[in-house]
Amino acid sequence: CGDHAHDHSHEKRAFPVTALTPPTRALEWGDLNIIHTTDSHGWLLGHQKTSFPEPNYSGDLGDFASFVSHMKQLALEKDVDLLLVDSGDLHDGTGLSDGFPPGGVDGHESNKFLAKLPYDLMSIGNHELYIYANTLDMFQNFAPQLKGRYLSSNVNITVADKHGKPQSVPVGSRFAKFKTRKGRKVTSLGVLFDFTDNDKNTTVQKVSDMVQEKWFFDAIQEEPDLFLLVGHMPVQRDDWPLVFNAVRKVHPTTPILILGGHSHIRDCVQLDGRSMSLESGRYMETVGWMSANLDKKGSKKNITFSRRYLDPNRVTYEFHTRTRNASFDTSSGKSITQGLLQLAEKFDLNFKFGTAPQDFTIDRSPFPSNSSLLSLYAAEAMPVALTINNTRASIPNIMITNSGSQRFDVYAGAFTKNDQLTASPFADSFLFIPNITAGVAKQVLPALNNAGAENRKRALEELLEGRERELYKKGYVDMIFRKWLEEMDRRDGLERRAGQNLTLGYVTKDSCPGVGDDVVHAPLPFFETPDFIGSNAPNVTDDTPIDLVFVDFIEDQLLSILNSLQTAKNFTTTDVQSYTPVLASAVLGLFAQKAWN
Ligand SMILES: O=c1ccn([C@@H]2O[C@H](COP(=O)(O)O)[C@@H](O)[C@H]2O)c(=O)[nH]1
Repeated sequence: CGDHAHDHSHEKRAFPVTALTPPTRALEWGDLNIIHTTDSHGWLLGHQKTSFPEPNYSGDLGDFASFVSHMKQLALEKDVDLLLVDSGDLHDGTGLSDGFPPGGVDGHESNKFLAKLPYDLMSIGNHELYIYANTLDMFQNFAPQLKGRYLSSNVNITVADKHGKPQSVPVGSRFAKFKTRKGRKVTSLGVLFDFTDNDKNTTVQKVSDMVQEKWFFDAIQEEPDLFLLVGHMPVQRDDWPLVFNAVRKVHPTTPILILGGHSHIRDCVQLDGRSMSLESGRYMETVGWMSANLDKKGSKKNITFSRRYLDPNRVTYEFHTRTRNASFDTSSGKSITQGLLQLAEKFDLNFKFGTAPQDFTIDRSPFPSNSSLLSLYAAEAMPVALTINNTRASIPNIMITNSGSQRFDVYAGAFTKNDQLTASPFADSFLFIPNITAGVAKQVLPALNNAGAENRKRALEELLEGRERELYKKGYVDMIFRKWLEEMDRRDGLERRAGQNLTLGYVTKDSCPGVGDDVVHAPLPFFETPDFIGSNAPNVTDDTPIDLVFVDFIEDQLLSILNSLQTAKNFTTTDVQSYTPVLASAVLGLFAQKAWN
């Protein structure tokens, strides 16, 4: 690496001293440019572990703010437009969003830092809707700070009106119309995919119904210079074409720029020659770049677009802003980093539960295996953590959860409150049904997985079919992310890892012309994992009554599988009881305290 790559330590916080590969190509600027984030899930202090690929993503939100500010200055010098856009899912993912003390609200504190950035548009994600209190916080406290630019075209919240009567209103704005610094007229929407697992008193309208609404029709009538469609919806194999076609019907040639999210991948597609759709990964592991050279109104020629997936770290940021370590930080950037570090301290995120003896990974280890986080969680951590101070501890059991409940790898070394919440952010409860005979209970996990596997075989082209379609609507996109990782490994993972002296990272092949990744990497090894994981079955006879324990997130599926496996009783939610007050997000910490000290 060049000199630049080594010049990235900063006194603001312990920073990985690993040498990072710098980009080699300048960004292609157009007359309209966009910096895009999505699915940040609370990763505002960046990725702090030293094993690759983590250092690629070590820039924190303060660094990002400095980057944006320098890029705005470059845009002024070039006399072009630069917009900052986010596609949602600000909650659930790290201690900064989820490590709040009792009585707090998820994301309330961390979102204050996002609001300090000059976002031109943000749209709502499904993780803003699992818990009503979070949606209410977005409605009351976050959206107003965006001054009409927090978009929720098809998402409402029910709140009391001034007479105390319930009324359903958009969480943010249905659409936004504004002019850029260069005077370009923009019409924007903020669309959420057809999500169905939202909490009571929040509403998600189907995209197909939204495009029939009068407000939608009215909003798109006037021709702007461009449509900027933001939304928490993957850019391929979802409903963007419904929105795109509805706009195209009225405006056959107006540029349409789409910024999507949700499936956590880097992706790009062009629905026609005057449009580009970009999706920019997850967890602040990617900052997306899109540029367009917009021509005259009425032109039918293809527009020249570019797109790039940046690794968010100071080496990348300094390369593209032509700054050095000494000139990079802005005062606002530094104060954002300081504020986040103070929040981490306030939430006690460095509290150490124990020392992880090795790395435990989700997709990089075979399942089951000693280095699989899924094996660790299901076979070791749940049985320990869920039976602490539990009167049912002596009754044999099988414990089941969804593998998607584990969201991030655990690395060797100190295992802190923040590590616990990054690995397992969901505050889901554990339920149980007593007196299920062991012979039946043992069949539940394989049956759940077979159902998943059968559908997986039908492949992604048929993703929106049948049972998989139902799961997708509840927010399950793990299979798309895993398929993406699998493909990059299968393509040339072995060769790239063996030969070319490349650091590990994402290797993207999308449907847009040219190379998208800003830095060339070797992909991570990938192993298949099941959709559902469970503890080892107890060593009892098949007629022994045992406790069937499961996480509440999978209750519907578990009940329907259980009812398909036996005919003695039709189990419903009334047969289900609370197993323990221990939440899914606390399991690894409790286990670490016992096993890793
Ligand atoms: O309570 C919950 C909520 C979600 N999950 C998992 O999250 C994904 C959906 O999250 P995206 O970030 O939108 O992909 C879903 O597939 C579940 O795996 C959960 O386990 N518990």
